Amino acid sequence: MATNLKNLSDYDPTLVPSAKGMKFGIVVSEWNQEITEALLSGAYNTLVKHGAKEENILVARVPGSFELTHGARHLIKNTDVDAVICLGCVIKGDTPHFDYVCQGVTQGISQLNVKYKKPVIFGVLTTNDEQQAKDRAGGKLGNKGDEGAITAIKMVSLVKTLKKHK
Ligand SMILES: Nc1c(NC[C@H](O)[C@H](O)[C@H](O)CO)[nH]c(=O)[nH]c1=O
Ligand SMILES: CC(=O)[C@@H](O)COP(=O)(O)O
Repeated sequence: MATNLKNLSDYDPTLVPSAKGMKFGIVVSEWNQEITEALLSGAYNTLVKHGAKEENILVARVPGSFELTHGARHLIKNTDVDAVICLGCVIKGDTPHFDYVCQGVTQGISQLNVKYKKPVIFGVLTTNDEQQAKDRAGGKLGNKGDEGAITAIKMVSLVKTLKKHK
């Protein structure tokens, strides 16, 4: 369903497990910083709203969305986080560079989910223009950061549940 038909921040809170005791890494890109900081606020506040302690949320910043994969891998390998949320904003310019950045970060994050046991959440906006990004970073269509946080909580809960069945 297209985002303009479903607000990114709309969800049923009764279906979201408690994030108490969960540890999260958030890696956020500095490109389009006004947008990505809004995504970070959304994700951070949503994690806390659902029970995560602030000391259990580790934030790392990288230059651009293409570097999100590398930052997420370091959080996975070098910390005890249960999941990593990747936040970025790629806005189409005048050249095909947009396509390569989006392809690179998408494939990179997908590979991390295959290679490691910790969920890595794709919270990257890939938009045609700045307004589309603003609409999805706390604007009329909600906040992609909220969506990333809820997704991370649900995935950590799922992984913990499935581990009990080993
Ligand atoms: N144009 C955007 C970029 N470009 C930079 C790349 O992500 C990367 O940092 C560079 O190619 C060096 O490896 N990044 C974004 O996050 N958003 C953009 O709109
Ligand atoms: C996604 C990008 O790298 C893009 O914003 C860069 O702009 P341009 O394609 O005009 O160089």
